[in-house]
Amino acid sequence: MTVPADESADHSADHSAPATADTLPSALDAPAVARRLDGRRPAVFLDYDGVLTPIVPRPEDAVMTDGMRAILRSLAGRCSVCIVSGRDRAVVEELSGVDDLVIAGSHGFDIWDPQRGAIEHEASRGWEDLVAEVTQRVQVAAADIEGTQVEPKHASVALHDRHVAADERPRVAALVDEVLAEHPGQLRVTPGKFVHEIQPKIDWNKGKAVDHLIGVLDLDHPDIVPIYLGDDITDEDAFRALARRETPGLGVLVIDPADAAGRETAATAVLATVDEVGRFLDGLAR
Ligand SMILES: O=P(O)(O)OC[C@H]1O[C@H](O[C@H]2O[C@H](CO)[C@@H](O)[C@H](O)[C@H]2O)[C@H](O)[C@@H](O)[C@@H]1O
Repeated sequence: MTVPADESADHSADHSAPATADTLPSALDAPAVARRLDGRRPAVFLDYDGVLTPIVPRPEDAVMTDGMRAILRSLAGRCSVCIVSGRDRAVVEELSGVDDLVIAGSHGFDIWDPQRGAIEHEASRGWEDLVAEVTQRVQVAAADIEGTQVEPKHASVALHDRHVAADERPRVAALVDEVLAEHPGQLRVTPGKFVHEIQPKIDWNKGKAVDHLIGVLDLDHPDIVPIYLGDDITDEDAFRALARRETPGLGVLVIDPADAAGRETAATAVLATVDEVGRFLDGLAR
């Protein structure tokens, strides 16, 4: 979709000021999106869980629908489309059934372009032994806490506690604290939805990955607007990265309206559901 320029666009707004999600327009509101696109082409960056698929009880069941896949294919025929996920890249490929898009997996640590191959960056390596050691440690210790699920990943280990009894969850948090204390200054925990993501403490995140991709994929042009859709706290790095750009991009937070009032975000618009994501992307593809 190339949206015509809107004369009334307010380009002077401070896009870095935190807002709560309930104050933001829906990205399905054409004038709001038109103002941001201002006649330029989009380049679309998409989180996976909670955006391309609904959040489901078990990570392995988050399979993308044929309908969403068709929308992505059609959108990719019109503009650049990249998936930026906390998941491992290979898992995103498997669950989405998509292997011809750029995917930044493992929170942007592991980036692959089907055309160019691996896209290297400043945090591409150096943490492998640490992640392997911590993964093993977490796997052994979590076996004692009923309901935990350990997801080993390329550059992190995810410790899920969605199915742990509420009164046992403090044990999971204590285990994470212990593991961090065993590696002073080397690890950090990234919060998620019923998951503790233990990662190397390296200054790299989805926002840095998106900025890097904009450079490598030659998308840093005045006639291209980067758009990022995400639902989680880790996606805020990407929203901030887009808001900081000389010509700010469009950050779209996918959030249940019931949770929107309490959620500060650097996004500039919202969508309520994965179905709305499909409608928004379908609109961009036309
Ligand atoms: O960056 P994302 O693509 O959004 O990935 C974030 C995490 O998503 C997955 O966990 C979450 O989704 C699961 C499936 O809906 C859900 O069962 C789980 O409770 C959520 O935390 C994934 O398993 C993680 O590795 C990703 O980091």
